[in-house]
Amino acid sequence: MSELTKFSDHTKVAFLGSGNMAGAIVRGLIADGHQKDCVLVTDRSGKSGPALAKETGCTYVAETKELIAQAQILILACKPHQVADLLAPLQQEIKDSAPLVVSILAGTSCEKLAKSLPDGYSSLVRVMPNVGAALGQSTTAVATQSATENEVQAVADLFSAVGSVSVIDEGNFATFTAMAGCSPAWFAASVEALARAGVANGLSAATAMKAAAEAMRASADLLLAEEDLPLAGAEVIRRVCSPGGTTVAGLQAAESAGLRHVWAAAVEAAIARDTTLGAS
Ligand SMILES: NC(=O)C1=CN([C@@H]2O[C@H](COP(=O)(O)OP(=O)(O)OC[C@H]3O[C@@H](n4cnc5c(N)ncnc54)[C@H](OP(=O)(O)O)[C@@H]3O)[C@@H](O)[C@H]2O)C=CC1
Ligand SMILES: O=C(O)[C@@H]1CCC=N1
Repeated sequence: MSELTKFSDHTKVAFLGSGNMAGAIVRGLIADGHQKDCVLVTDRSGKSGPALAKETGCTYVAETKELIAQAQILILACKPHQVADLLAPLQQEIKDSAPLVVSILAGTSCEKLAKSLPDGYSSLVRVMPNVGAALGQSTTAVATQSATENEVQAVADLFSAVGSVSVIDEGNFATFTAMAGCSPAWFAASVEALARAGVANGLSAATAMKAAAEAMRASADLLLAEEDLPLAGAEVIRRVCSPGGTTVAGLQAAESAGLRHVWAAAVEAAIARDTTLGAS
């Protein structure tokens, strides 16, 4: 078991990986006031880690074994297919340092991750954050099979520094991944498509993108301001759709063109891919 009982802005958080998602969490943590010298990163190429350290003031540690020796929380932030090879030569260091291990890997269950850790290693928590972490706006899910309540609380506190946190059943991770981990890219694609339609109808590309992205942000804020969240969508739609007006005409056209089907298909494909990643 790790010796960490409480998360603070002095907790040594070490990232195995300095890519897109590690970078987003590092930026968010440091913006939230985490001590820069307590945020450690490593990489494979010797490029992304130093670049992240230069940008944020976190510490780059070239030697993975040295990184683990310093870690109180060790965040696995490589690609799912890389983790077994990455951890295989590090078993003794993990036993000696006994960090609280946190995985952000898609599709990779606690049961599977445990096979890449020393026998009986229980301090393991699985999370699914999103790139909003860079702005303190991640929506993060947390699950464990073996960690203590204090360990789960420490991980929840860490990710609360970069957004909101829900503790969920691990069985729901694939669906949560689609909803919050993948969806920033899907929303970006949707805004891009909306803006392109604006350009097709005469707006400049910059005006169209600004209008579409700002409208998306306002819509999200309005949805989240509703007390009854399950009915929030219907309420915002009601307020915008003037009877016989332009919005309802557009909405009906979008629904006839498969709006609901598009989102259902995206979620189902992401869940199917999550299952494949977990099996490989
Ligand atoms: N991108 C996202 O929005 C989200 C991603 N995730 C999960 O986060 C994880 C990382 O994704 P993402 O950040 O996009 O991927 P990236 O490819 O951007 O980052 C992967 C990082 O792992 C590093 N790495 C790979 N092998 C090693 C090694 N042997 N030793 C040290 N570092 C290594 C890479 O180093 P180098 O830079 O040198 O190549 C790179 O920095 C994935 O498992 C993904 O499922 C979860 C939620 C959202
Ligand atoms: O695309 C992926 O697999 C990762 C997980 C969620 C977002 N990016």
